[in-house]
Amino acid sequence: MFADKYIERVIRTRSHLCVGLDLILDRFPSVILERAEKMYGKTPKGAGHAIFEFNKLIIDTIADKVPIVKPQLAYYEKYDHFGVAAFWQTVEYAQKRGLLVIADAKRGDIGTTSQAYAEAFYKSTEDEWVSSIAVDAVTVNPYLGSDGLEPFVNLSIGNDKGTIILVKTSNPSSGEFQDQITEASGKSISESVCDYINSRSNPIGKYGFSDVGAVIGATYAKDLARFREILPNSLFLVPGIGYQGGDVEQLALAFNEKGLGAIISCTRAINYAYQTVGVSEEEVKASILKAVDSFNQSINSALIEAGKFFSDEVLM
Ligand SMILES: O=c1ccn([C@@H]2O[C@H](COP(=O)(O)O)[C@@H](O)[C@H]2O)c(=O)[nH]1
Repeated sequence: MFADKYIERVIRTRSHLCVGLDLILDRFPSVILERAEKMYGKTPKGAGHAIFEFNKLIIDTIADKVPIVKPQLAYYEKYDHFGVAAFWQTVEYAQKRGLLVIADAKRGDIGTTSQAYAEAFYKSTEDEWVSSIAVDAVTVNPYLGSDGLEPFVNLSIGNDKGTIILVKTSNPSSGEFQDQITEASGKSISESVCDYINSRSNPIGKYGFSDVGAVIGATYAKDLARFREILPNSLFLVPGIGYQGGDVEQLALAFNEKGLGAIISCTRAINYAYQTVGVSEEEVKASILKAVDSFNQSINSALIEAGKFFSDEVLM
């Protein structure tokens, strides 16, 4: 199961941190950009090359320090097929280095199209024309309802894949729709999505989590606690620390009593933890490593403070 594989890597690395891979070329180390420009000019092909080079540098730096990475598709799709190729090269490279990969794609459509999306990411398909490179989990938008979600959930369950559904996102206006209470159910839209997640949270793995997870933003600390109660068997993907200002000290609320169950995502504060111009690749690596060590330490301290740091008993 995806959930078990994730927790096993958490136990091995002593880390709950997910490093996002959002590629903003303007903020790349100049040394990487200059090399790509020399080879291909300022073209989408050059961008694709620079993206994969930078991702390799990040992945090599953090591979033993965190369980999982999360490339966000938009930053790759921006550079045509060169960017998409860089995305899949990154997936393969990260997995070779022992990391799990979440595609932050926020997909979701009518059933037939969702089926194609799910096959594109999980590759669990009869179609002989597709490659075998697959991600470990995908983020999915529930706005179209259960027939848009089912293809993902059906293909993930039993295939070691995770489907991570948007419940309460980290952005400032997330409440405009997600917090609306509907008269028919007396529940918020987010809570209705939770009902769906609970209805599909089977089987449950050896650490108590299913392969259907939820996105809950770190910027809404009270909601972390509330949704942890509503969704006891779901892994939470928790974005919003770092640049979005989510409070690291409150993160323990996203975990269960054993100190497990949350994938704490941080992107720009790690990807761009250095001066862009005039630094060597070694200096870039050192800054990224320092940021990762610091986030790992503060997340673990928050868990220890809350009496939730997992003990080796969870291995049994
Ligand atoms: O609720 C959500 C869902 C997804 N995201 C994505 O996570 C990263 C956040 O980047 P930071 O630099 O750590 O702020 C980005 O890819 C978002 O698209 C989110 O922020 N909130």
